[in-house]
Amino acid sequence: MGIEVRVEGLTKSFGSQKIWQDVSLTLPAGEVSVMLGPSGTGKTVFLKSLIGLIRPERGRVMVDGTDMVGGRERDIYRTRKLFGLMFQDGALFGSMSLYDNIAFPLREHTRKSEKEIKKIVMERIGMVGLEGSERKLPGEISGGMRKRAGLARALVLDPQIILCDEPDSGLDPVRTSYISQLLIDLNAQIDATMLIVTHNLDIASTVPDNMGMLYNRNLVAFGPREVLLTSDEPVVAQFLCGSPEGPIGMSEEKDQETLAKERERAQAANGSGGGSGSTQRQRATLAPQLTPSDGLPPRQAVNRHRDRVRGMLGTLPDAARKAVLDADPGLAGAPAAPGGDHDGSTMVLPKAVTAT
Ligand SMILES: Nc1ncnc2c1ncn2[C@@H]1O[C@H](COP(=O)(O)OP(=O)(O)OP(=O)(O)O)[C@@H](O)[C@H]1O
Repeated sequence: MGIEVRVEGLTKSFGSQKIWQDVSLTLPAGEVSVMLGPSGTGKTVFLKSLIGLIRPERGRVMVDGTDMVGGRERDIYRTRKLFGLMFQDGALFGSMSLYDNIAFPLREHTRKSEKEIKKIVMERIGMVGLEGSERKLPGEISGGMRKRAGLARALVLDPQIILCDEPDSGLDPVRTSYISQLLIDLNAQIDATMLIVTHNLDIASTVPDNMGMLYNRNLVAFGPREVLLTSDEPVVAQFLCGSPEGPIGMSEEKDQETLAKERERAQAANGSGGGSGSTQRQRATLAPQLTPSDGLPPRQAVNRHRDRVRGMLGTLPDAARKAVLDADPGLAGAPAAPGGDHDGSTMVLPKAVTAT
């Protein structure tokens, strides 16, 4: 089973630029979580901080007893091997075949024979559906195939935590759906803890057990998917609509005057029978979560997630609780499972953030 990642009070700046502050959340073991957020809000910096590639100035990231921020170098190096990291562009070596790219971590970090390496590499190539392409160079295949090769490489050291940075970037909607299914299938096969950073609303509404959002230097929410997907908090609602109307501006938060004008326009449009941009746009909704492809085992995380959510039902906002119970009426009145309760670290309720 995957390992829990516990983030406590994390703050990161580059010089005078604060990226985010006081971020606390727990990625539950073996569950799939998504981190949303407008461009430039520090999602990639967050991923890199979890694995110790970037050092925040305050806070802790606890993984398997090691603090990836302030721990000893050798402990961080050892713990980093529990992670598989899939970069936005696949980050493949252009002069190496896909096979050699995927074998690279095994040759670097283990003493396995070439025969053992071949077995693992071919297995992972099969998992991501790249059979027959192993001798090709990264420049000879499509962007989607490069992403899948990057994912295969992230998997060869049997990671217990998988971090995916924008697995959909540059992909068409069909390929994005394949990647979504692949991520769920992987979770069913290896039960790893997964965090996916994305802007893609389709992935956000169909893949994760949990969702969070970074905005304006803060974690504005983190919790079971229903919490964000039903939230009326303006920042969350705007992002999930993909609407230009709301607090999120092109490069920064909009000022109060602009927001007031938008509200007036929306009210006028509603009064004349029209709708505001936000209401006209399709919001990412509570679509059913993807299930593993035929022939694969069920996701073990589903029951653990269900137990956790049961333990926190009483603390969920009404709309989220209703959505949970509509999808799983069996949870109503069920006693909290032993160990299924939580100490609050797995949920940050949607909140407004003001400029800091
Ligand atoms: N090594 C670095 N040194 C200085 N600034 C950095 C460094 N890495 C990232 N930044 C800055 O941190 C901010 C957040 O960047 P990051 O790439 O994490 O955003 P993001 O949310 O992943 O954006 P996108 O969705 O567009 O990929 C940006 O302003 C970026 O310029």
